[in-house]
This record gives sequence, structure tokens and C-alpha cells, in this order.
Amino acid sequence: MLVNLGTPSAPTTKAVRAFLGQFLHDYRVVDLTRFLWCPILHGVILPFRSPKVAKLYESIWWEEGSPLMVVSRRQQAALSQQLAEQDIPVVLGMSYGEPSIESAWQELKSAGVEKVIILPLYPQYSVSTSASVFDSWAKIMKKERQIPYFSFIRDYYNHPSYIKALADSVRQDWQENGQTELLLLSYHGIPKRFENQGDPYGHQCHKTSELLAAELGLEPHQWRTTFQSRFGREEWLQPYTDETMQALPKEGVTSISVICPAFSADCLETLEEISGENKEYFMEAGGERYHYIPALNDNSAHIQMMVDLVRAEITAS
Ligand SMILES: C=CC1=C(C)c2cc3[nH]c(cc4nc(cc5[nH]c(cc1n2)c(C)c5CCC(=O)O)C(CCC(=O)O)=C4C)c(C)c3C=C
Ligand SMILES: [Fe+2]
Ligand SMILES: [Fe+2]
Repeated sequence: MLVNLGTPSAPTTKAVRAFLGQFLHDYRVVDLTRFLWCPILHGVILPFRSPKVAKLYESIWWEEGSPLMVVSRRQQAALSQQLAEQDIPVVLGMSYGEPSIESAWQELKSAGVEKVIILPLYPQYSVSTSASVFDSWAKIMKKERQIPYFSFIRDYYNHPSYIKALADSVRQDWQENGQTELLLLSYHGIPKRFENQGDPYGHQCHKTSELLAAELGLEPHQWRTTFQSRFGREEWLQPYTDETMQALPKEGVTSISVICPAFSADCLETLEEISGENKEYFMEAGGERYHYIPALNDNSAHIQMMVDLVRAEITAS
């Protein structure tokens, strides 16, 4: 079972509001007491953020649908093809919206599956993403008399096949577009407080960056890690991507490539925030060359990585 975050069903205020409403009610994402959070969410965030964000989704929407959903379906089809010989069905579940994790489980149950391998497509574990997938699974299993054997792939931030897939994508991009002065690795952020409370996400992001830089043979001045997509007023993991974009040209760095290793599929946060908004910050601050390296999506090295992760689980059981 491949799992990702989910996305609105349409780039409209109504659909975005429904999506954000489900997402932002998850305690793993926003852990404030509901007595405080619900008035803010229902009174401010949902009415004011939904129309703004709907416009952003509209700007990146593909003919076939939301990029995250289209890419996820392609990943499912490609992995399915790779595992067909061993008669392993591949289903897709989303934490928020459709297809739900529950519907993905029902598909497997109907097929008589006895062992489920759950692969959340988050390379770096976070309480706000991977743990939330686990909660959903546990909630579904609560209703079952016979729980299947199952394994949960907690993270793969340092897996050789993941690092290789990232490195291949950077090399290919640099072959086609030329190498830049700096490779900026921008990860989705989380509140700093989550890290202080034990979330290993930030450490795993830094480890992914180090392994990728080593694989590419980069010197310390040739790469940098930042965190994007801040939400709310509290401090998030630093350095922030947007501030770094504005500062780099002043430091004399005018040509950069940007990769977002925490995103296994292109989505709003890569196509709009990185490819659009942050590019503008960099160019307006005096940058000359800015290049976004796409997420691993359904490229063959990424699908091979999924095959390797699944095979390792089968061998272990
Ligand atoms: C890559 C892993 C992700 C982590 C970690 C993560 C944490 C996190 N996110 C929010 C709030 C929002 N995220 C939103 C979009 C979004 N987030 C991820 C992934 C991670 N989030 C993805 C893949 C997407 C894109 C979905 C798509 O449809 O393309 C949004 C919605 C957009 C917006 O309103 O800006 C919010 C909100 C928090 C609070 C958080 C950690 C606590
Ligand atoms: Fe509420
Ligand atoms: Fe997010």
C-alpha cells in the first residue's frame, strides 16, 4: 500500500476547504487543544486561506488533475507492473481526501491479501506525516476481527537506492542544463517544537543531504539545506528557504539548482512554492540562474527503490 498526503479533488474554494478541514483537524499535524484551535481554524484559516490556496492550486493543476494525485497514480501503475510477476497487488491510499487509506485496505481485503506492506512515501519520518499514516492504519484495524500481517516502512532517508535515485536525477539535470554554483536542498518544514519533543525529521533531512552531497562529490560550499512551507506563527526548522533565496545573491551566489528530497511527487509545495514563488525571490534579489530539479515522481530509479524496499520487507518476514 503506497500512501501519500492527499490533495483537493478540484482547484476550487469548496474542495480546498474540505481538504484543509480534514488535514488541519489531525492532531498529528496541529496539536493545539481543540478549545483553542477550532475557533481559529473555522473562523479564520478555512474561510480566508481556502480561496487563496484554491487559486494557487489552479495555477499548477494539470489536465488529468492535481499533480500529486496524477503522479501517485503513475507510481502505483509502475510499481504494480514491477511486482506483477510475484502477484503482489499495489494499492494507493491518501491520508486526507480520496482514495482513502480505508478504501485502499478494502481493495486488499477483497483480494484476500494476508500480508500488507505499508509504504508511506515520506523518505524522512515525521510525526506530522508518517505517524499520522500509522494512526489511520491502526484506527482501521480496530474494526477488524482478523488483522493481517503487516509491516510499516517507517522511513528510507538513508537508503542507498533512494540516495542513488536522487543523485541520478541531479546528474541528469546537470547534464542537460549545466551545473550551477550551488545545489540547494529544500525540505518541507515542521515546527521546531516538534523536533524539541523528539521528532527525528530534521536530523533525517540533514543526513539525506550529507549522503547526497557525498554521492555527488560536492564540497561543503556547493550545497545547502533549507526548510520551506512554514505554516502558522511559531518557529519552524531553520534556515528558511525563502529567506535563503533572498540572501544568496547578496553572498555572491547567483546560479542555483533546487531539489526537494522530502517530496516523492511534485505537488503544490514544489511546483508553486519552489518553481514559482521562491524563484521570484531569488531573481528579484539579483539571482541569474535558477533551476528546479523535479521530484523523483515515477522515474525508473524511484520505482526501483520502491521495489527494493518491498523486496527487503518480504525477505525479512
Ligand atoms: C514532505 C512531507 C511533509 C511534511 C513533513 C508536512 C508537514 C506539515 N504540513 C503542514 C501544512 C500544510 N501542508 C500542505 C501541503 C502539503 N504538505 C505536504 C507534505 C508535508 N507536510 C505535501 C505533499 C503537500 C502538498 C499537497 C498537494 O495537494 O499538492 C498544506 C496545504 C496547502 C496550503 O494550505 O498551504 C498545508 C496547510 C503542517 C502544519 C505540517 C507540520 C506540522
Ligand atoms: Fe473543528
Ligand atoms: Fe505540508
